[in-house]
Amino acid sequence: MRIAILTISDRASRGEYEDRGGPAVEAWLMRTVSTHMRIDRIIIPDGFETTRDTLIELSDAKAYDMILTTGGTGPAPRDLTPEATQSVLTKELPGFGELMRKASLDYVATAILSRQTAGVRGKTFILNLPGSPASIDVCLTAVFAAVPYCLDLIGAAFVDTDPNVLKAHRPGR
Ligand SMILES: Nc1ncnc2c1ncn2[C@@H]1O[C@H](COP(=O)(O)OP(=O)(O)OP(=O)(O)O)[C@@H](O)[C@H]1O
Ligand SMILES: Nc1nc2c(c(=O)[nH]1)N[C@H]1C(S)=C(S)[C@@H](COP(=O)(O)O)O[C@H]1N2
Repeated sequence: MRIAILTISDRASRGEYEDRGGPAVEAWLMRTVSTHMRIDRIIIPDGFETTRDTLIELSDAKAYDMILTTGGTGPAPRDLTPEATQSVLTKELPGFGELMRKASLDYVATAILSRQTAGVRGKTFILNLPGSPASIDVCLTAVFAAVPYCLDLIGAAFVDTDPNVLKAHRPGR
């Protein structure tokens, strides 16, 4: 199971602040996923073309099973992660964004400002998370039970979770 964590942030990429989103995603996965993972973390600035080209390279050339992005999902002019993600998806899975926003609304009214989405490009599953490091646990915990079965369906690597932390749902099992 190869996972790319892609931080999309002008300021983190310039070193104006230390990236806390990428490490938060990695820590969540380490706590939750019970099967072997190889995780790589990458930081890029905001921007449609950079994000699109990076997502295509990570999916097609590098064949990651899953890409988790953080940042660039809001309404500011440079927030273009959802557009770039949609432009590379072969299938969008809008339920992921809907459920992450719903779960986040229990914590912050501004959750509706995130346009985060998810979907599939070939055998790669791509999921957007907001930039706020505090959003990572909330969003991943809300949707991750459906991710292992989604990876089964698209022919990506097998992944399972520690049921004491979060039980993956595979229909019929
Ligand atoms: N990768 C990150 N690491 C640490 N803090 C972050 C990160 N991304 C966002 N934040 C925090 O969340 C706040 C809101 O994020 P904002 O929407 O302004 O950032 P962004 O558009 O994702 O990233 P940037 O503005 O750096 O391009 C930021 O002010 C910052 O405190
Ligand atoms: N769970 C959760 N979701 C959240 C937030 C948060 O703090 N927690 N921040 C919101 C805010 S303030 C914004 S602007 C949007 C988009 O953030 P991004 O542009 O950094 O991706 O995510 C929203 N979703």
